[in-house]
Amino acid sequence: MEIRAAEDIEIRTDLFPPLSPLASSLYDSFLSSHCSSCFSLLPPSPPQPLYCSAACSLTDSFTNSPQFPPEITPILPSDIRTSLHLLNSTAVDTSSSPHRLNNLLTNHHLLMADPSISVAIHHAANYIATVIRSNQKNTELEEAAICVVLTNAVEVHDSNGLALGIALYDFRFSWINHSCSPNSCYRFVNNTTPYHDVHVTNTQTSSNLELQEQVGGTSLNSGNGNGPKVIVRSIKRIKSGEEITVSYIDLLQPKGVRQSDLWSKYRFTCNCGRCVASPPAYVDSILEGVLALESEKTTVGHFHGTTNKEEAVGKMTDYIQEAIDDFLSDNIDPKTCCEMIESVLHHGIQFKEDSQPHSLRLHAGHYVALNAYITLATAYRVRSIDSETGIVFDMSRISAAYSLFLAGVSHLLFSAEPSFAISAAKFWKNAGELLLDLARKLLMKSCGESDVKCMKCLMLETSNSHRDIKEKSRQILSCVRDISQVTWSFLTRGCPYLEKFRSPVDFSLTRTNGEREESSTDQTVNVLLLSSHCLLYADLLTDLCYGQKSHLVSRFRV
Ligand SMILES: C[S@@+](CC[C@H](N)C(=O)[O-])C[C@H]1O[C@@H](n2cnc3c(N)ncnc32)[C@H](O)[C@@H]1O
Repeated sequence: MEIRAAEDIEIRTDLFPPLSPLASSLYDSFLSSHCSSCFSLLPPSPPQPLYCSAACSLTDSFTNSPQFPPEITPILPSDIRTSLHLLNSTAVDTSSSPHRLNNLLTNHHLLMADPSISVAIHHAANYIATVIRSNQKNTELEEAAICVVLTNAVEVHDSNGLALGIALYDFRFSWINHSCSPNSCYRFVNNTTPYHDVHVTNTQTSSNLELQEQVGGTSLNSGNGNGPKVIVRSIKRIKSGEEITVSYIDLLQPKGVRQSDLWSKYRFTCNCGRCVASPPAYVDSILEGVLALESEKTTVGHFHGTTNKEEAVGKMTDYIQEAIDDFLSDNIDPKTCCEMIESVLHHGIQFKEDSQPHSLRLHAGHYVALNAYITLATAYRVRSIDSETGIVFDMSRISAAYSLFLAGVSHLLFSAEPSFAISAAKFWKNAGELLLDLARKLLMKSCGESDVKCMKCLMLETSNSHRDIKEKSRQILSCVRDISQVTWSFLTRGCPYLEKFRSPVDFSLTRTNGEREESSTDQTVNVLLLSSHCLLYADLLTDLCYGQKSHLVSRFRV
């Protein structure tokens, strides 16, 4: 099944009214901090049981369920709770097809053919049967419920991107297939806003979704009215008849990693335009890009001995990824993490081909380099908080520089693939906030106050909202490029890797290679201006994907 547009759909259009989930559950770690029904944050001393209101508490009848069996891994307790809610809250309908429950695909045959999960499904189904009824001989229905949750449930995030739990929606959302270059995205809301436009149709009928009888008679209002609602929004223009697609995974990954993610989570091989493109899509060539460094002749000692290019790239990415993982699991301190990652980003690796030594470095937009910038921005920020006063400022400065560089790379990718808007919005917001923090530190140094405005970009804020997003982003980027001409060398001083690049939005290498022109002027105003542009760009992208301005820009004046 799939969902197709019933009419031409403009960019930035919400396709459905907000949909309530059929069933949902928090992850275990949020059970005592968030309402188990609507996922809202509970007060510091939450009521018992853990619901924000009497209406929400009515939605759950399994508060005193027995302990979960230990053999359910990799199935999570939240998957089991969602399956229980599904079976409890809806009239079960298996009539449409043996592979469907309430019209939702089970993928039962595929999941049960995989020994790494079939045993867990079996145990989980037995558990559910003991909770909801006494007869445990035939657990087909319980298995189907678990499989429906594994195949269709989506992770629910709060407004800060924190993954709180999962929710399962009816076919209007669950029939939307995945694409690595999707034309839509989705978000979650708690409160209902009146929506009137319905632009989509399912492939079985030529009519719109009001014809609920034709899809198996399942009530469209059978969801848990209090749960997190989902809204689907177009991020590209969609033609009548075109399939609506969203992404099920992180799109900032090359084809091989996306394919293995999709296979392990959903058991299908994606054949979307981006996956089958030959030669590979431009963004994929960047996400896996490596550069030959014949002229620089710089190598890192511990990588000597690598004989072929693929092996060399594998070693380089493994080394960076291990440093990231070690930092995240507290095995290495932030300073060691920065040194390890930066030495590889900066120097690259040497390998031999036909007995000739060659040097390689990751492209600035390589997907492992992107993860490295996220980690470095965090690690330098942690160092700025933990450090003795003397280096607090420098650590903040380099943290902001990495964050701005990441935002710049995300712009390059977004320009070629509009569905990267979601990640780009996050990166530009982070960069704006870290630069704002840096500006505050600069102002404390000079004991001053500042209120800066960019007249060119202020016009963008007030101008006609239909103005082309590309045109607006071009304007903002042109300002960022101008300001960076005098600020980038200040931001990256003492960071040999970032110092190499001409600017955060121009990834060519500086000709001077280390000998840089330092501006002697006070950088406070420039850093504030950069921050405001980052937040303005984040607002533009947030509006595209989420239909709401975050009003970040109003916070930039110091
Ligand atoms: C949430 S459902 C989407 C709707 C589903 N096609 C249906 O018929 O109900 C997810 C499942 O749809 C299939 N699917 C989704 N996107 C796909 C894609 N791009 N290529 C192949 N199969 C896909 C996979 O079986 C996946 O596990």
